[in-house]
Amino acid sequence: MTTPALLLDAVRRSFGTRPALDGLSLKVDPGEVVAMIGLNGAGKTTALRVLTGRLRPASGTARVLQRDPARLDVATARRVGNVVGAPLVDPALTVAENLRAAALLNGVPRAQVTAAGAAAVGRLDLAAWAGARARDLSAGNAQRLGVACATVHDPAALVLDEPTSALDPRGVVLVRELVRERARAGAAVLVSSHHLDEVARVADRVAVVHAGRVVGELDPRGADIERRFFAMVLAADTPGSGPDAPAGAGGRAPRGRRAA
Ligand SMILES: Nc1ncnc2c1ncn2[C@@H]1O[C@H](COP(=O)(O)OP(=O)(O)OP(=O)(O)O)[C@@H](O)[C@H]1O
Repeated sequence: MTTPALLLDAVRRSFGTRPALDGLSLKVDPGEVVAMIGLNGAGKTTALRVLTGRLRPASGTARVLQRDPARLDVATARRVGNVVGAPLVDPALTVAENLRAAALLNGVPRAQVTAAGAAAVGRLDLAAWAGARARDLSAGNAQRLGVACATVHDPAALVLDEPTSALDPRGVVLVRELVRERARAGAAVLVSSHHLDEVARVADRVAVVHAGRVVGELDPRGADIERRFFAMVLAADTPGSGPDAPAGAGGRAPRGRRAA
């Protein structure tokens, strides 16, 4: 059995009395792209914050490359990339300088830093902006730079929160190709998105998050993912229905442990 590279198991976390994560369970194997979709406030970003060590769960388990994400050793941290919240970019540095800094911070050998930066610029089509300061970039190019910095070191685990929200159609395609390329190289990728058509193109599995839990999975290859998504959310809100109930609506229950 494959050991998951990214794991959330029965994770609970509240803000005040309001539960944001209510027993959320999810896993991503090496070489796999899993997308999280859900309504506003469903818990996607909170789950990704737990997975990247920004937030401690009240209970349950989070693992990144088999380690506690809140206590990652440097060697493991350098095998992970993420854009969750504000990207790790210095607004006063240029695009090329930011990529160089990200490569060095993430342990890319000095002799390979220039090539890694150039490859990242190429992947995100940022050549025209390589000498521009990050603070002067448009929203879409700033988002491209954030993704470029998070992937310049070819991470084995990649976590992206709505990485295409500000992108033009070309940028969306570039991020999709980057994500698929990372997965082909064996990386585990977890991405949240509101763009259901895009999710259907990029993901191997689609986890539907609702009220702080994964309430089921959708097959990204099936037709009309939007209709199946709403059917699954509605079923989760209907008393007496559980994670298995939406199967007739084109979904399937999540693999592994059932959300509590
Ligand atoms: N720092 C915080 N303080 C208080 N409540 C929070 C905080 N962060 C998140 N929440 C609450 O937790 C719940 C889940 O929020 P979260 O941001 O994870 O949802 P989401 O699925 O990412 O939503 P969206 O699609 O709108 O980005 C919401 O009810 C939100 O208001």
